[in-house]
Amino acid sequence: MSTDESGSREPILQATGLVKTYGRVVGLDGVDLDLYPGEVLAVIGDNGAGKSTLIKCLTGAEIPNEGEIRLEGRRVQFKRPQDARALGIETVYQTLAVSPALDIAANLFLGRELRKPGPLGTVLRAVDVKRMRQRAKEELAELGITTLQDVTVPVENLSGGQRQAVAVARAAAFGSKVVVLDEPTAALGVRESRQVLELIASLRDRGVPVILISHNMPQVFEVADRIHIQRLGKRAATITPRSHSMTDAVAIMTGAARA
Ligand SMILES: Nc1ncnc2c1ncn2[C@@H]1O[C@H](COP(=O)(O)OP(=O)(O)OP(=O)(O)O)[C@@H](O)[C@H]1O
Repeated sequence: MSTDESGSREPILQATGLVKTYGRVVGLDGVDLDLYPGEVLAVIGDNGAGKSTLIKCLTGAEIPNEGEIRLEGRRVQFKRPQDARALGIETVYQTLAVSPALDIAANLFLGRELRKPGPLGTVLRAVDVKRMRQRAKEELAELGITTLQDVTVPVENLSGGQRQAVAVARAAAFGSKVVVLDEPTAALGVRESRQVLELIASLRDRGVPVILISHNMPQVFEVADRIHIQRLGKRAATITPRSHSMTDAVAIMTGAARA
């Protein structure tokens, strides 16, 4: 892999020798991955190369049979997605996890609602809608998201791109350390895809490292700082849009060339 781009910095997230098998099928065959602070790392590869399995292992949705994962240098072992989320690894899956009937603010706080201070000893406290809306506005401004002005709008009234922005904002807000995006533009049109790409760049500029799984080569080459190429359950290479062309990337993906 190219270490020149990242200098001597430590990876924020590092996987070494991950193996994941499903019965006799080998999903991951000893894969390594490094994500450095402040970068967009794209993960590309042919169908069945192990992209989803790799992401699932990094985000607690699958448990690898072998290998180790380090977050900020410390070894972590995720048994479920909540474990990864608790440590600041947030994932936006292809199937959008937004609640259409709820407004933008409620979606941003889904599962971590702010509550009003109740009387002493009270367990069930009312959701603090006002404070959540205020915080939601602040978080969106912090993330540079200008397309979601009114946080009281139900998500079902938004365009596909805006919905994706809500899902990405939810993952990126509240101090998350790593954001993982699985094909975030797959269901979007050209203009909406552009908004999401700008949002990814804006996350990076605000210091949130992003792992982007995508089949869309032009988008990958536009937004990624480095590109992890997955092939047959392993990392075939890590390249950059400056060091390699899209044709080179496809050749490495298919095994026609080496990095
Ligand atoms: N739950 C599962 N049960 C059995 N085999 C699986 C399972 N999940 C993945 N695999 C196998 O593991 C390998 C890697 O699959 P994976 O979905 O990670 O690839 P991918 O690169 O994400 O592919 P795609 O681009 O098609 O989504 C494939 O051979 C796949 O059939």
